[in-house]
Parts: sequence; C-alpha cells; structure tokens
Amino acid sequence: MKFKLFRAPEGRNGGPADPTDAPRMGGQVLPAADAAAERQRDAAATPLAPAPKPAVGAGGPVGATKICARDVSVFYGDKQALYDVSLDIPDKTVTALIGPSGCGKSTFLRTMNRMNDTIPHARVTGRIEMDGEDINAKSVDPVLLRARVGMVFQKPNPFPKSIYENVAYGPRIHGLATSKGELDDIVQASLKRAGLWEEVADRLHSPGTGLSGGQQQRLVIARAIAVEPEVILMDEPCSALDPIATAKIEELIDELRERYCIVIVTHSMAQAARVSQRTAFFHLGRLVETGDTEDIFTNPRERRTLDYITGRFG
Ligand SMILES: Nc1ncnc2c1ncn2[C@@H]1O[C@H](COP(=O)(O)OP(=O)(O)OP(=O)(O)O)[C@@H](O)[C@H]1O
Repeated sequence: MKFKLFRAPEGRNGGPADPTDAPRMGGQVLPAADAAAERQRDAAATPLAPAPKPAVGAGGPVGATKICARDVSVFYGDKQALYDVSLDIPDKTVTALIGPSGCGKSTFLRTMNRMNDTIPHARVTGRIEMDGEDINAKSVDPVLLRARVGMVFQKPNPFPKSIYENVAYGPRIHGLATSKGELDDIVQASLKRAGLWEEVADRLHSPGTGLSGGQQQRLVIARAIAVEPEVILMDEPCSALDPIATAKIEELIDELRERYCIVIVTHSMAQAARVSQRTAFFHLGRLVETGDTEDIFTNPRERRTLDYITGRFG
C-alpha cells in the first residue's frame, strides 16, 4: 500500500572505506585520494556544469531521471552555501556527491527531502522536482516527502526502542499495515532487504541501540525501507564504521540500487568508485562536473576535478 506524497493533487508545473584500498574500476587502479579528502584548501570558484547527459555507468545502465534540480541555491542567513546547482539524479542508480569539506554536499543532499526546512535561517531557491512534481510546492507535506525520500546519516541513529519497533514505527504511523501480521511481514521483509534479518531474527524485541555500529546502520536502512521510499539519501553512511561493516553497507547499497534511487555523500574516492554509477563533484558551493563515475575518475573534464581525485587538494 502506497501513501500519497502530496496533500492535494497538483498540476505538473514545471569512516572511511578501507584507506589502503585504492579505487578500482574496470581493472584500472585509480589515484588514491582518500587521505587527501581530509585536507582542506581553498581554490578558485568554478563555472556551473551543464545538466548531465543520460549515460551508461560503470555498473550498468542508469535509470530515467528521478530528481531534477535546477538552479538550486541555499543560504544560511546571509551566507550562501550552494550556487545555482542543476543536476539530474537518475532512478535505480547510485549517485555519489564528492568534494572537499564544506563544499555543500550535505546541504545539497538535504534539499532533496527538504531537511533544510528544519534548519533555522536556511533558505532554498530554485526548483527541485521528483517525478516532475515540485517538492517545495505548498501542497507537499514534508513528512510524507521524507518517507518517500528517506535519509541515512553519518552516525547510526536508531530510536531508543526495540529492533522490531524501529522498523515497525514508520509503517504504523503511515498506515501501511492493516494487521499485526502485515506489520510483522513488513518488518521481516525490510530487515531481510537490509541484510540484517539473519543476525536479529531471534532478538527482535531487544533494543536497537544494543546492536553494533554496522548493524545499527543496517537497522536504520531497514527503517527507511519499511515505508517504501523511492529515494534513499545517505550522508557519509560508513564514516563511523570499520572496514568490514563498511563493506557490508557497500554491498547493501549495490543491492538496493535495483529498486531505489540512491544518492550518497562520501569523502572516500574509493567508495565513490566502488558503489556509484554517477558522480557529481562539488567545490566551494558549486557543482563543477558530473558524469559517469568511470569518466569522472579516469577522464574528468575539469582540471579541478582531476586535482581533487588525485589528492592535490581536499
Ligand atoms: N546549519 C548550518 N548553519 C550555517 N551554516 C551551515 C550549516 N550547515 C552547513 N553550513 C555551511 O554551509 C557550507 C556547506 O556545508 P555542508 O555541510 O553542506 O558541506 P559538506 O560538503 O557536506 O561538508 P563536509 O564534507 O565537511 O560534511 C559550509 O560552509 C558550512 O559551514
């Protein structure tokens, strides 16, 4: 059962990955730049890149455009954090947002489910459409939007409730199950899809906070999946995890992309190369370049992208 994103119908208007692991793609070893991602250095502002062309990514064909951002700027009070970003995000694809610290990756990620609305003094201009609908329209209920565009944060944040309740909470408040049996099925299916079922099946009523960090992150992903999202936003989902837990989440991301549109912010060049089919490079609040991940890492158009992925700044 699906719930509606909009309150009323509206017309169409409009932790690092393993640091020893150099990014690899198509058998080619790419420049290791993860260490450099920790460093910061200013550089000149960059021109706006054109919207990306549909293309075939490293891991297979990318889907049709799911989210379309046009001329998106974000201000925190008087300070502008994002400048006229135009980017098409394809469905059933992992899109990685990369760039040095403070370049606006998380700010842009948050525009896609209106999380910036929750930040005092944050103001968003421009237009963002999901399936052709303006997500900032007055008729859009941000709570429903955030169920359809789920978010996973850097630090796993399970509710202080049982594993079962963590996953059941969303479907219950959104009325996605009509019986306890149906709710049980949703919980089980979500935990399975998040690759956690085998590990927690015998302790569903234990606290979610008692799980390991990697398990907690998979629980949070199960929680997001349980309300049938179409898009999953991930803000450095592995940065608090060890390499083994990171590898599990990366495998999971690869599986999830068959069903969802996934956007991931990562500081790890190796991770972006491993998990994404599309990459967008941000610098100083501007989108510098976007394209197939393989192209961005092996043959970037912009000098600044090359300098970043080869660790000349970060
Ligand atoms: N809530 C906020 N209030 C004021 N300024 C903010 C806020 N959040 C972010 N900023 C500023 O906006 C700019 C972009 O920040 P953002 O967190 O989006 O960058 P980022 O690329 O995700 O950085 P990082 O990789 O370090 O997480 C930075 O200058 C940051 O200081």
